[in-house]
Amino acid sequence: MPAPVTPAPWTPQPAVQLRGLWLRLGRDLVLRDLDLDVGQGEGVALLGENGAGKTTLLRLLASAIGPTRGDGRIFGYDLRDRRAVREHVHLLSHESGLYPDLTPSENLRFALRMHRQEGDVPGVLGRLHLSGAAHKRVRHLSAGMRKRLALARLLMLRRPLLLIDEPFANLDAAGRELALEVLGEVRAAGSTLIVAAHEPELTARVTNRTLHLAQGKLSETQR
Ligand SMILES: Nc1ncnc2c1ncn2[C@@H]1O[C@H](COP(=O)(O)OP(=O)(O)OP(=O)(O)O)[C@@H](O)[C@H]1O
Repeated sequence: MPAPVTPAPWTPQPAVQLRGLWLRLGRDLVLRDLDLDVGQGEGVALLGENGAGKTTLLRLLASAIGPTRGDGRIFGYDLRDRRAVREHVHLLSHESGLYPDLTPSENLRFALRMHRQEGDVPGVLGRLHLSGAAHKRVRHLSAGMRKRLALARLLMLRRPLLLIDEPFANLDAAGRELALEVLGEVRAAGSTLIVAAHEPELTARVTNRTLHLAQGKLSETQR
């Protein structure tokens, strides 16, 4: 049985609720009047061309940037309440957020300490086929190995809302299968997933809804 999601804010609140949300970056209106409801435990594929605003929307849901106008809630917490939002959300981004001078083991142990959690670091590194690289500095890992380490951290921390930017980029065929396994497992354990990617056929395997972002507007394709 997969371990339960921690912490467990199992309230009736939706995981994500956006109402009339706008975001301006510089001169660009990147997100325009978005309304969105994502229920707890859902899996959402977020598709769109390069520059459509997928990464920006994920960063906004992680409270890394604030909306220009409108209302956004994560498990009922206002997006502007960064501390509360960050307790519930994990963002797997292009930048990965890993410490390049630490080893994979040190990165994972540090993440556990930051979240006041315990976890099986050698076990999760083994799952992601990183045992042989556990003592190298992250800066000396390949891009695909860094992506697998970011997935190991996501698997270990098990936040209730996972915002995942291009999980399949830089991964070989076996790595993609491993990423699908990790995403399927965290979703089965109760996490809500929003996955931005350019591989609709892969994201469909771990999600139940498809959203498209174009010209700053969201639309949903029925499956
Ligand atoms: N800090 C910023 N300041 C100004 N404009 C920005 C900033 N960050 C992103 N943008 C702009 O916002 C738009 C959306 O970018 P974003 O990275 O969210 O797209 P994306 O859908 O994730 O693209 P990709 O598929 O290429 O990763 C782009 O026009 C980009 O130039």
